[in-house]
Amino acid sequence: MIRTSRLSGFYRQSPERRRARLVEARWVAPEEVESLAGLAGFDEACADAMVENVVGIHGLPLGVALNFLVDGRERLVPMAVEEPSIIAAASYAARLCAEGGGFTVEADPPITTAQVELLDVPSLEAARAALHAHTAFLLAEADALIPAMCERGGGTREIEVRVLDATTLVVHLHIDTRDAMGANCVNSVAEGMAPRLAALAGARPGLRILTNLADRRKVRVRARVPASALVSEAFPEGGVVRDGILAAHRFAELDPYRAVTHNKGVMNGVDAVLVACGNDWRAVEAGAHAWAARSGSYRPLTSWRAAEDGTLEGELFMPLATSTAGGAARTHPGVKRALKLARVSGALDLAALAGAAGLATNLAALKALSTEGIQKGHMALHARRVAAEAGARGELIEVVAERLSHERVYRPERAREILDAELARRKGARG
Ligand SMILES: CC(C)(COP(=O)([O-])OP(=O)([O-])OC[C@H]1O[C@@H](n2cnc3c(N)ncnc32)[C@H](O)[C@@H]1OP(=O)([O-])[O-])[C@@H](O)C(=O)NCCC(=O)NCCSC(=O)C[C@@](C)(O)CC(=O)[O-]
Ligand SMILES: NC(=O)C1=CN([C@@H]2O[C@H](COP(=O)(O)OP(=O)(O)OC[C@H]3O[C@@H](n4cnc5c(N)ncnc54)[C@H](O)[C@@H]3O)[C@@H](O)[C@H]2O)C=CC1
Repeated sequence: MIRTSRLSGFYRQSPERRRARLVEARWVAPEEVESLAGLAGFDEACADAMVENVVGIHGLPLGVALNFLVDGRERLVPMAVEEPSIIAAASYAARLCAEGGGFTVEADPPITTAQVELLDVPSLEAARAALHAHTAFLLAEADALIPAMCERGGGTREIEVRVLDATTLVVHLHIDTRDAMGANCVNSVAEGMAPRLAALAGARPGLRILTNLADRRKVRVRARVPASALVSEAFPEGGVVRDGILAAHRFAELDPYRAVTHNKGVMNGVDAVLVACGNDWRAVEAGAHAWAARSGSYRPLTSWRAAEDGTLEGELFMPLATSTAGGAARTHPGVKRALKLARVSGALDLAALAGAAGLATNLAALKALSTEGIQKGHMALHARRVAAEAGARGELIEVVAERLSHERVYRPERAREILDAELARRKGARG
């Protein structure tokens, strides 16, 4: 039986029933279902070993985005995020993309780049020439510092020399770090190689650290949505909806103020996957925004166009340095659980999933913005949080949220009034 991520009515069920559905759909083995709930295995001792000054454990909801077809494979996409409507948006847009064949992904090899700064260089030309003449030797020296990485197929691939000013060079060591993000690994290489590089250049070593502008580690995710899939009752012409999405993309191309928000919509998906999978999302964020600004003005990370047959075509292209080995993947049981749930095979596969999620959340946001506006769908889901904040529990959350959405008022005071009235009504009905 082929596993499907198209689980109809999933979002209307309780978390317990959802877990049972994942077992029925063979995403989760029956014996694993317990560990999916709560903080199984993540105790204070585990937390205390991860970071400093631990005084407790901080939780986030873990959801799964549905309907993802990535390179022909059905996928569940784990997302940990505090903001309502992101997982719904990802699932919705993935459903639209599935109608066009799903997401296709190209990922660069997992190259992480270390920078070694060389200061007070007496002659830039002589230093460059000396470094170039010793390239083979330097590559071997760098590899000697990371034998385990070389054994698993990684290693130093290239050495690049860049001039920063009249007396400053920076040497880039491009290193394949396989399934690791590679920060610690390449930082060790940078520190180990700095004296040798400085000696060759007749310079003084400066900083030795990776760059988070991971432009040798990009993903390109593409998706197609037939215009007919964009039709709804309120918007019966798919071509009009498509053109609205194209106009929204054009706005982001023209205006950095809009491009930043556009990219926030991309990172809604990317970050939620990275957080669920215990990855360094600050590193990816920093790289993504630098990449977005590489032309000199800040631009969108995705692009949308209409194909000749009228199909909407989207593409996300950005650096995405991910990790499934080392870091939290080794220590945090929740991270291991998320990686297993998504059946992630390695770092490039995780980058593919995170990229697909980013393209999906961008599409959902653009579609909502260019049709009914963001508030309808987003605030309807936000209303559930407001209802809970006002004290509603269980099915009362839906009752209060529905009323708030109907009134289009999302204040906790109004939620409290609705809740009190509902409780009084129920008491009256019983008495
Ligand atoms: C929220 C929807 C999806 C509703 O959209 P809808 O058309 O009312 O949804 P629907 O009832 O027709 O359902 C369609 C599918 O959406 C999913 N879905 C639908 N409801 C749920 C739910 N409760 N829980 C989980 N999944 C849900 C689900 O997959 C469902 O398929 P089905 O399972 O029925 O076959 C839509 O309005 C939407 O995508 N809105 C965009 C929301 C969004 O982008 N939120 C992010 C916060 S705003 C922001 O941060 C970014 C922004 C906007 O500023 C970026 C930018 O400016 O570009
Ligand atoms: N500017 C930045 O982004 C910085 C980030 N960091 C942090 O560094 C950490 C990431 O560094 P890493 O070197 O990735 O982590 P790491 O130090 O945990 O190294 C990865 C480990 O995984 C092992 N491994 C097992 N299987 C592997 C496989 N298939 N492929 C690759 N390695 C495998 C390696 O031997 C290595 O011990 C993150 O916690 C990050 O937040 C640290 C300094 C700066």
